[in-house]
Amino acid sequence: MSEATIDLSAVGNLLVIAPPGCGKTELLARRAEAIIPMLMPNQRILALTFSNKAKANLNSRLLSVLGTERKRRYVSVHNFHGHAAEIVRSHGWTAGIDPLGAMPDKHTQAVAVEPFLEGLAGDAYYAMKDRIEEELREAKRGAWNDQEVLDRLSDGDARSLAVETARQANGTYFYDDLLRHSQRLLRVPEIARLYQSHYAAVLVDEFQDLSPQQLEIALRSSSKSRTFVGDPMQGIYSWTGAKPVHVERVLRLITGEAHGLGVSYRSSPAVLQVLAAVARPLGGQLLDPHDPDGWFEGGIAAGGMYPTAEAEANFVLHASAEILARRPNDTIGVICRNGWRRKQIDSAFAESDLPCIRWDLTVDDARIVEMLQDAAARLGGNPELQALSAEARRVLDPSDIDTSAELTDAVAQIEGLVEQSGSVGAALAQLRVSNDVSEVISPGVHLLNAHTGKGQQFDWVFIPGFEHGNIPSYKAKKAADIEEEQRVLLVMLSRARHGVVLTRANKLVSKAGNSYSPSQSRWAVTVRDALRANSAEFLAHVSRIPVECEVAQSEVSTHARIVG
Ligand SMILES: Nc1ncnc2c1ncn2[C@@H]1O[C@H](COP(=O)(O)OP(=O)(O)OP(=O)(O)O)[C@@H](O)[C@H]1O
Repeated sequence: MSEATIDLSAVGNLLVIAPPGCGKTELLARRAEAIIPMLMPNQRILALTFSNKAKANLNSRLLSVLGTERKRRYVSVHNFHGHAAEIVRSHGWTAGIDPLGAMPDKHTQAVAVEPFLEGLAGDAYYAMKDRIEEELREAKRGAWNDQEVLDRLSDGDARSLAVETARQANGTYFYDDLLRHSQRLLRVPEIARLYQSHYAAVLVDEFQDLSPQQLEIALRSSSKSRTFVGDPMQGIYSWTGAKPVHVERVLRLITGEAHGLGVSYRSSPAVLQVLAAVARPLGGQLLDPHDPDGWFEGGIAAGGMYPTAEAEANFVLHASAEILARRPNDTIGVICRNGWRRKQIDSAFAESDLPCIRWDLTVDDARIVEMLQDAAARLGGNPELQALSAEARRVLDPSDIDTSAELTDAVAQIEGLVEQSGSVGAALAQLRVSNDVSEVISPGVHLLNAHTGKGQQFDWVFIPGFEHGNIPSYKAKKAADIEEEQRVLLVMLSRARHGVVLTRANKLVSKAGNSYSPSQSRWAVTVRDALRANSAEFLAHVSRIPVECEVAQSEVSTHARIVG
């Protein structure tokens, strides 16, 4: 089915379930366009996302469909944390919640737990840390007040209860507190009515990542028109409380029927063959490419094996350089399942002069760097770090707690750079970022981990470390965890447009410094037939790509792609 067969202007609820690259995010932008003429004066559309990267992705689709003015006037895009923070800040007193309590960042809970792990080391330390985090999450996954949270924790480990008791005494919030408090507040009919009359519609991408609590927050924030799109086969957030089966069941009850989309607008035939091999055992099937003849040699899917992780990293670096030499505007994602398996890749790219962005370094984020550079300029160019941080936050929406957390991270990273460069001004000047902050993914190489790549796309994708222990992660023990790892692999592969390369190393060195030989990933056999090329054939394919080639821009696509 294509988007054209779905009536986007129909009043009411809409559920769309479709595989990667079929245009679900794009459909949300078109749904917004169809709803705007039905808005009453002062009404807006609320779009909810899970991270700043996803927010930037949806924002750019909305901008390309609606244009700047209609987007600004009619659509608010918030992350769940930001939406929850806004509800707590605006209405907290109604339920005895301090709206001025300290808002969390991604380190707040970990820092609060740390003192309670004293005396533990090695595996015992990590096991207890995981247990406390899990017990806190469980105790807060409903609309419970502070006393009820303490009661729920009283059956668990004494350390979990102690962490929560200290948090309540200090008046700080963790992310999960914002969610449960906003859930509680939205259960107050008068508060829910305020949001429902302001937001005539709600749009949610990646519904499979919702916890029941987030689902309730989305449903209570807007009552007349709710649009949810997603793909249960890309559900990779069960460890944060996502419940795709439950959420889909509730959504089907609300929406009546689910629509599907069955054509890939993203990936080449070669990439789609690999996706089909991984998706089939999960219940998926081969997707047709929208324009099968529009890809140079049909795209490419390759596999390679290297003696060491260093040799593997050198191949990825060399291949990226070859691609960018011919196609400087292409985007390349090097996606690792786990951060630890990216070490050699990071070092290889750090020493090269290829344009390269590390997604876990906030000082590589053009938007954050621009905010800091603007703040520095307002303060005369070379401020103290604390003043810089305060000035950047001064112009930030106080509910945008994810950006606030990114600013905290960036300032900490700049502190390290100041030691080398001598001053804050000099450190800011040396930051390498793309020229265009509106680009969600700038040309060049992007180094990232599997979960952060959700919903994004690159012309080329490299997946290093296709070994047991990494893919699947050594932490996955139960059958359900292994199945989730298979979905993680599907998510990584499906970020690719033209080409995808899976590589592995024969020898790795453990944290303790011992050399070992990892076995291949359990899915190496699954994809073997679909990976038609080896590394040499991959490089030969790249070398045949015409340097001066026509660039086709599909009507709605913002990315150029290679045409034959
Ligand atoms: N109807 C369409 N015509 C042409 N191109 C489209 C259409 N719909 C989507 N695209 C393009 O296809 C690509 C993938 O679309 P999109 O990201 O919306 O897919 P998705 O289903 O949300 O993928 P994922 O599940 O991975 O998040 C984008 O480049 C988008 O611009």
